[in-house]
Amino acid sequence: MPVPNQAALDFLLTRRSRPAKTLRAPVPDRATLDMLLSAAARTPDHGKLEPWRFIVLGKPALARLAGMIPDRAAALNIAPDKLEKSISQYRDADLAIVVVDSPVASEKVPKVEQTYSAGAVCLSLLNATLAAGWGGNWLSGWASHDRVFCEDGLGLAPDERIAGLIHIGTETNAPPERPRPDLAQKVTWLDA
Ligand SMILES: Cc1cc2nc3c(=O)[nH]c(=O)nc-3n(C[C@H](O)[C@H](O)[C@H](O)COP(=O)(O)O)c2cc1C
Repeated sequence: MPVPNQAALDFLLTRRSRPAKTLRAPVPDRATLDMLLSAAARTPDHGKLEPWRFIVLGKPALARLAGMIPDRAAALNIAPDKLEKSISQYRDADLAIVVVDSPVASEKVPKVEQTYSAGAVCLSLLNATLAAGWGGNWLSGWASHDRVFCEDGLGLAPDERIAGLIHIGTETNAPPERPRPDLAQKVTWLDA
């Protein structure tokens, strides 16, 4: 019989993100971040292409990015009621890690599989963050899909995309449980 890792299972069965707007300083130190990033990089990746990379955003970088948002919102006709929320995602954050979907030329591994791997990295980083006792939240937002924001603000190459921003900090209050999927609606058991 297999020997369960009960602590790991308990974590996976109860894990819950902490909304970014409820996260505060202090944030993990560099050694802790190295550990969280090591856990995130230990992610399935067809062909060992490593088709992703990280950009760690500290407070000054977050402030600079927040400063780009009003002009980009005007250029993209973003509704005014969405503006403050998108600015505060950066302005009020103390730490966020960008997981970049960074495709590698391959005859064997389709780009979509590389993107799945980048998504898996996002969840691994989030889970490592939560398992280490920090609050974490996987966010996107319209700016994360804006090429100007990505390339001028973050230095992404034209073929790179943001898979996710993982906001990390100290949680101030645990959110209520979120309704979880009804497995009866999600699982097909094929016996033949
Ligand atoms: C790719 C991706 C982007 C997301 N972007 C946002 C976002 O911009 N704003 C938001 O409120 N939630 C966003 N979410 C949802 C939250 O990260 C998360 O799924 C939700 O808070 C529940 O998380 P939990 O299952 O860890 O508790 C996003 C999720 C994914 C997978």
